Amino acid sequence: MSEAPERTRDTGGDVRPVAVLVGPPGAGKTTVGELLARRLGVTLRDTDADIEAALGMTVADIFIEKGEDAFRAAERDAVTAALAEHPGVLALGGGAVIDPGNRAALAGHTVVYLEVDVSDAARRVGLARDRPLLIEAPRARLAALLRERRPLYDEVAALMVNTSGRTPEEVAEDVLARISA
Ligand SMILES: Nc1ncnc2c1ncn2[C@@H]1O[C@H](COP(=O)(O)OP(=O)(O)O)[C@@H](O)[C@H]1O
Ligand SMILES: O=C(O)C1=C[C@@H](OP(=O)(O)O)[C@@H](O)[C@H](O)C1
Ligand SMILES: [Mg+2]
Repeated sequence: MSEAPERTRDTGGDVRPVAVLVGPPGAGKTTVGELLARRLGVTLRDTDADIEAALGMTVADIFIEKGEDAFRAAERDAVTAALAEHPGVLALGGGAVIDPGNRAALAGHTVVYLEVDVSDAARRVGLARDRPLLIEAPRARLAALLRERRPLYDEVAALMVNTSGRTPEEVAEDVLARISA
């Protein structure tokens, strides 16, 4: 008998992501997600891109024109849909874990928390203007985000991978080894 297609292997027919990446802005979810997906021969889905496609606006413009609550509502829909539909690697936005419903929906998934320290996160996000929460006092905001959200990332994570001082390639290799173990 031929092997079952990859998307249904070990899941009783359910479609579920092979890995879901969570962590603060600058942890490298999008970058590592792309590398990991390539190594696994699957695609990356990123909820920020899904939200931008759904609303036809950039994340920054959604925050400015519609407000954070509207962004979080769209994010809830994007997380729910992606968890149910996407068989590859899924990268969430850093704030997706704030919503209790999203945290509950992540139960049972292979959720990987990409950890990063404040210095590395600040260096990585730099002066980019595409993260509306980090436009003012980015280092202080990042420090607060990391402190406030760490328990939430811990709550949903099945695995933790440190990214500080490591290249995206090294992180992707580590994630691959850990999810394959
Ligand atoms: N391990 C890493 N080392 C150095 N730079 C990184 C690393 N991971 C990501 N970056 C860089 O940091 C920035 C933010 O990465 P990104 O993948 O968008 O993070 P996230 O999606 O977690 O916010 C990008 O410019 C990316 O190239
Ligand atoms: O941490 C947050 O609240 C956010 C993180 C961003 O995604 P990344 O974590 O991929 O930068 C994006 O969803 C939005 O700017 C809000
Ligand atoms: Mg991202």
